[in-house]
Amino acid sequence: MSLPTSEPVIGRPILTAAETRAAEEAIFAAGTPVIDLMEKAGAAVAEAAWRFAAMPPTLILCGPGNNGGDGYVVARHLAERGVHVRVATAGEPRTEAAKVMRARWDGPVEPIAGARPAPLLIDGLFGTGLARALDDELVHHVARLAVAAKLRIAIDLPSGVETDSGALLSAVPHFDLTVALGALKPAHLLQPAASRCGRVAVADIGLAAHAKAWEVARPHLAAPGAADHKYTRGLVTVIGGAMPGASLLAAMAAQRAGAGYVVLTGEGSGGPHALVRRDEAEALADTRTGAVVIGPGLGRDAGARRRLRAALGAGHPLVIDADGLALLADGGLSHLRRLAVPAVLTPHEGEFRRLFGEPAGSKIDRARDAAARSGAVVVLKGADSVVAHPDGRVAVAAAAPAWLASAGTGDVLAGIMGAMIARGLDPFTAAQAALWLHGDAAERAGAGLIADDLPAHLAASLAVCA
Ligand SMILES: NC(=O)C1=CN([C@@H]2O[C@H](COP(=O)(O)OP(=O)(O)OC[C@H]3O[C@@H](n4cnc5c(N)ncnc54)[C@H](O)[C@@H]3O)[C@@H](O)[C@H]2O)[C@@H](O)CC1
Ligand SMILES: Nc1ncnc2c1ncn2[C@@H]1O[C@H](COP(=O)(O)OP(=O)(O)O)[C@@H](O)[C@H]1O
Ligand SMILES: [K+]
Repeated sequence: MSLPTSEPVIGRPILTAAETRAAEEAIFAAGTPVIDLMEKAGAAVAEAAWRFAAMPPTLILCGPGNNGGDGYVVARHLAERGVHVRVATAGEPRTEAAKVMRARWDGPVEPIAGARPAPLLIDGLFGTGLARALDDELVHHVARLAVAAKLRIAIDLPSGVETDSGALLSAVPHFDLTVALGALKPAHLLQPAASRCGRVAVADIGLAAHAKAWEVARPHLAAPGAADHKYTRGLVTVIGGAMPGASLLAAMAAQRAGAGYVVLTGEGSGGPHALVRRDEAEALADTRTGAVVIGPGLGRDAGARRRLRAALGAGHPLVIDADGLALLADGGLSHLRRLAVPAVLTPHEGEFRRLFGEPAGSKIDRARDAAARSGAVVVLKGADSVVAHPDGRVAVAAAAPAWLASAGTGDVLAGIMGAMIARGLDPFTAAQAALWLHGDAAERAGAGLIADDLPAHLAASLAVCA
């Protein structure tokens, strides 16, 4: 029993540096010369800059590789449109394509050390080829020119960010716009790099993306129809425990996220009259249950352990959060692998480390590794949230408002996720839909939000998904 749902919405693809290179190589192998692709990239960046800024006098920083090559193309296109453009370099071009583009630029070129700032700064120093931190002197000049500019635009990536991890290899200023070439890269979504990118526009340069990661997109969630009744909309059971407020938050979020019937177990009281209070054993035995949410406010005592065991054995899809994760960390992972029903784990960084240690690699790599090891969908939360499926697929949510860094917002997320599973979405899609709704509700709740505010905003968030 579930709501009719359309196909999952797939967001924009995310390519690593190596995957981007492979996609470019495929274009070259099909007969397109490197300089043609670079012309396309530079033209796309110039167009994006033109639309974004009123095109005041512009300084373009050009590095030694193809990112710098793009910079020379942008310079030529903007100058042709009448913009006052100067180019400042950190070294002569080293790639063949960049040399060609340097030769095609007949405007002024100066060393970055002596360059005067301009109202618009365009960064074409390094992109996906960045191999190490920028030299201190270069960092100093980039910062000096960025501070003095009114607007800052990065070509492909802000120079200094590591493409695949989103780490800052050296200090990176805050940009207003980043024009991603061909596809998003992990650094456009992963922190701290994402916070340096500003708005991110993807320029289509004809790359065929064979992605294994995508951006979380607005889900399609059909509104209930005449044939629906409360159980087709989904029955969610939230298991209560030591801190009834947390499980109540999760339950109210599940209600407001569209579940037709929400059951809350445990000792607490209060909450909407529409919330059904039930004995735990009776609730877990209900075959109409579409999802069980366990962990928010569960506690970690013997009673909590017993409840987790009961939930794991009940045969319903699970969302395991908070204390539920803490209890799983004590040897529970192997049990999880034997489950016949799907499970979603929603750890923040601390809970993740207790469960999975510190796998190597980016946040995407770590979430992917954890999903493969646990056999569960893993939602590694934070200012950037990554959803990983055991089969290797990954989705990354665009930054949500940092006001979400507040107690109880994770409980709300778990409740929304329960509602998405109960309405019939597969857990990987459900987790993405929940992240999107949570972030959107937070946008609507605005500054100073508390977790209790979020459920009320879900109505408006759901309305734009119908
Ligand atoms: N490959 C292609 O055909 C295309 C590439 N494009 C652009 O090319 C970029 C990638 O180009 P590249 O692979 O040439 O790499 P980059 O231009 O990002 O930089 C690589 C160059 O900088 C050097 N380098 C790396 N880190 C450094 C550091 N910290 N300090 C000093 N030097 C450093 C490297 O040795 C190399 O010479 C993309 O981000 C994109 O902007 C676009 O033009 C589209 C076409
Ligand atoms: N700086 C931030 N920016 C955006 N979202 C954040 C930030 N910090 C935390 N969040 C989000 O807020 C929620 C916090 O969940 P969690 O850490 O489990 O808190 P709690 O257990 O108190 O509910 C998660 O969805 C997380 O992704
Ligand atoms: K750049």
